[in-house]
Amino acid sequence: MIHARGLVQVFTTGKGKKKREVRAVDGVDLDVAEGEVVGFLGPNGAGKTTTLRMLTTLLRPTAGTATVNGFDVVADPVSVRRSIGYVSQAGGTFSQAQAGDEIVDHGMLYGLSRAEATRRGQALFSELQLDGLWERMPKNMSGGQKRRLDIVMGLVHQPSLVFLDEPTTGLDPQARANLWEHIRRLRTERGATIFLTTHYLDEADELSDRILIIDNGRIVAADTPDNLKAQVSGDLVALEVADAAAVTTAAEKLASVSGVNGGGRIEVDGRHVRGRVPRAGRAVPGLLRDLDASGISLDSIEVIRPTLDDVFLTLTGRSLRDAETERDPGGDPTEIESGFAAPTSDESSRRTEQEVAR
Ligand SMILES: Nc1ncnc2c1ncn2[C@@H]1O[C@H](COP(=O)(O)OP(=O)(O)OP(=O)(O)O)[C@@H](O)[C@H]1O
Repeated sequence: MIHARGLVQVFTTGKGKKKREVRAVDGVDLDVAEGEVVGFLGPNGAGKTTTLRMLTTLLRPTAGTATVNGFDVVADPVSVRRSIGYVSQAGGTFSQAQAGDEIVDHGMLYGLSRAEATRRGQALFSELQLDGLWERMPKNMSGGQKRRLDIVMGLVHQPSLVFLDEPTTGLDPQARANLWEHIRRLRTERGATIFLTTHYLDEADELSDRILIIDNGRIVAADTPDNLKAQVSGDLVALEVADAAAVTTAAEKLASVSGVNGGGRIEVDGRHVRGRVPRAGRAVPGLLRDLDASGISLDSIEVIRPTLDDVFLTLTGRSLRDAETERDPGGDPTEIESGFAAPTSDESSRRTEQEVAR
């Protein structure tokens, strides 16, 4: 479905002496198989959107190659665009028409009959809880409603491959849960392939069969959420020791089960003792017996499974949340784009898409 090798995107920012290059994407290889839901995860500015824009042909790669649905993104961008659905991060700019008419027009541009476009559009309105808004002008919708309208637009022509750029940003928890459900059904009921970017760890974890983690323009990990989490050295065991005098002994006992991978690194803070244990389910019963035999009582014990943030931390030495603030987007960016489709706004992306479809 998607195959990319050595994708690079270099932007220049600033002018004159302040001119500098940003390697937004720095040699990305990726493969997405038919029917997979792949989550593309990374901090702000990591290169997610830029990669997506190259794969959806809105940005010509500075170097590297990619095929999407078997079509080359540089040699055959028209076929790529006709074969995919794309919901951009910023969302679309709509005309003065009613929302339903926009959707029907969009479906017809992709070859649906008016009746079919209307039927599919109305079904999506209902699934994404836009009931009653078919005749409303998009400019009179709330931010969350507009976001969901963008998603209807990206899905109405039932593409077998859908690119979603941060689809749930700006949605309330209920709308987010509905969209997750919808994405799951796209895969299970229609066999659609979904490539979605997100910086929500729970979203990537919940939805994805496989996760690609990008940092500073490079893929630093690609695996199932479970395999990624298994790379983190163990579950976190947090003890609250009843008697402060027993903390040192409790820390030694936890260190003894934390194994080589855990490195025996135990943190002590007051009566709290924390350390990683390769398999808490196996280690904790023995640890509890040992503590009990030594007369050490606990006020509480907690076992915390690794999260994708721990994975990111293990791979890069930084927390995903800390990394969010690190990359300076740079002022007044100038795109270097050669040749084709160089939209600067999502209005022009949509226009380009529609022009192509015509
Ligand atoms: N048109 C542009 N001109 C110059 N620099 C750009 C341009 N677009 C993106 N960049 C820079 O490229 C890097 C990657 O940006 P990109 O938007 O791909 O990141 P992202 O992972 O999608 O981030 P976010 O989660 O914030 O959307 C950033 O440093 C960004 O400032």
